[in-house]
Amino acid sequence: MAAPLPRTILLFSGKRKSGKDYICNKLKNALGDENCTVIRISEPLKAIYAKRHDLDLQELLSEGPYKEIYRSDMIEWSDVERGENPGIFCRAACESAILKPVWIVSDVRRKTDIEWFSREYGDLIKTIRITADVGVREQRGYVYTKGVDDVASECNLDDFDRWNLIISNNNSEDCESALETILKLVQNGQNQK
Ligand SMILES: Nc1ncnc2c1ncn2[C@@H]1O[C@H](COP(=O)(O)OP(=O)(O)OP(=O)(O)O)[C@@H](O)[C@H]1O
Repeated sequence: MAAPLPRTILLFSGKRKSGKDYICNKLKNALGDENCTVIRISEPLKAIYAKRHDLDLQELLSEGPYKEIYRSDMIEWSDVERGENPGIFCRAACESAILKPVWIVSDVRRKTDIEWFSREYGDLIKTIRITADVGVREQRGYVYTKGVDDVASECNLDDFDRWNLIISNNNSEDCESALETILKLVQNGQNQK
């Protein structure tokens, strides 16, 4: 028997420090714990990477400098893994996700990620691109880094043009209106079923 499915799957993408985590956390609070769960594709990716390289997974999952030391190598390694199996990390993330009406996937980075979700879940998925001005991202700690900001994991979705929503997150007013728009999208998605 097929596993039961969520009713809506929101796929979030955005450049570094555009505020993906910030918006996803706000959305989670707005929807309530009982209605949604946040999924990070990077979690199984980091878990497998840490195991293979004998590293501290908790440090790798945190926002500190440890993650930055390994970021570039982890990107290269994950590209090789994806080359062999494009859905490997998406599938692992979904397999360990708790079933709730809404899944919030906070870190979609590649067209192959969207293709995988689309193939598995069809029109349950809604794609959302978060944007913020470079100056604002810099104020939030973004520093252009070769090997991170000029490679596929950061740039592959720059020319994707089938977003359900493109949302600006430069300040708290933007964030408030973004949340309203996303909540409407969720509502509409659920009304259609
Ligand atoms: N609308 C906002 N108002 C105030 N602070 C914000 C807003 N959006 C994001 N921030 C802050 O900016 C910083 C970066 O946000 P966040 O970690 O969500 O970005 P990200 O896109 O997930 O980055 P990365 O890809 O590097 O993980 C955080 O400190 C967050 O609190």
